[in-house]
Amino acid sequence: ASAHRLWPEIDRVTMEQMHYARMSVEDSGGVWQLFAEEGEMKMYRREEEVNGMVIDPLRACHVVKGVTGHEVCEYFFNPQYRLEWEATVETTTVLEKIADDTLLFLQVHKRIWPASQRDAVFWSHMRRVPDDKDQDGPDIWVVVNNSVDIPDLPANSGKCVRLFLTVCLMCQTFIDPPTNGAKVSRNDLTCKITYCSVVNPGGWAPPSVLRAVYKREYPKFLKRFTNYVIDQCQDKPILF
Ligand SMILES: CCCc1ccc(-c2ccc(S(=O)(=O)CCO)cc2)cc1[C@H]1C[C@H]1c1ccccn1
Repeated sequence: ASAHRLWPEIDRVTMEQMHYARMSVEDSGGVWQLFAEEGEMKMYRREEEVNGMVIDPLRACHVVKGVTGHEVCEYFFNPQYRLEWEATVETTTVLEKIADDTLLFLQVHKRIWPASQRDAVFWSHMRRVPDDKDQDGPDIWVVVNNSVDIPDLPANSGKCVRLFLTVCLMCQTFIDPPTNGAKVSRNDLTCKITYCSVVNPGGWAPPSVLRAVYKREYPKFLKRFTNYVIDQCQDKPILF
């Protein structure tokens, strides 16, 4: 993979996004506006527009019992599960396998009225990162999705408006070992998830419309995804 033309960008953006996700976990104060809260899931956004287009950075923090960060990232990254948890995706295609842990996707989203239909072309990279702050602490798993321009698939050439996204799913696993020396079971696992996204919708849409779509869709999306992972993992051996 390291020989691939995109590798320098993939490596740089992945590390940048990981630090951004970790930093945003710490700055609980500041400019983030809590816009959705359901149980352990808290969703924040910053209202930002570029040329009148909404590109509100989003950050979600969630705590999920019974799964590891490796499992959460695997179900998020692996295309074979995508359509089972992504309710707003019409088709997802792997355009290129850059490496075992790095794929290039074309994704067509369902039209969300009244916005026009969108598609996205992005690389997706999954990586285990040792927690440099706490050597013997739990590992961190990340998946980063980042849009790329590819000449073969020019933006806005077909029916869809091309959206541009940078997404980071960062997971930290905490294991509470049973005191009686029994082996670790799923209820000893806690996974702390930080999901960050910045999406440029590509074509103009009324800010109020986009913000309403995000407000409705993002909480649904993260809840549906995490419930799917819990459901898929519960009777399977733990993937640490
Ligand atoms: C007008 C365009 C709005 C819009 C922008 C962005 C996205 C979107 C794309 C990718 C990812 S992901 O995390 O990389 C998972 C891989 O699929 C999440 C969100 C979806 C919509 C549309 C479909 C709506 C939506 C918004 C938020 C969450 C889920 N779906």
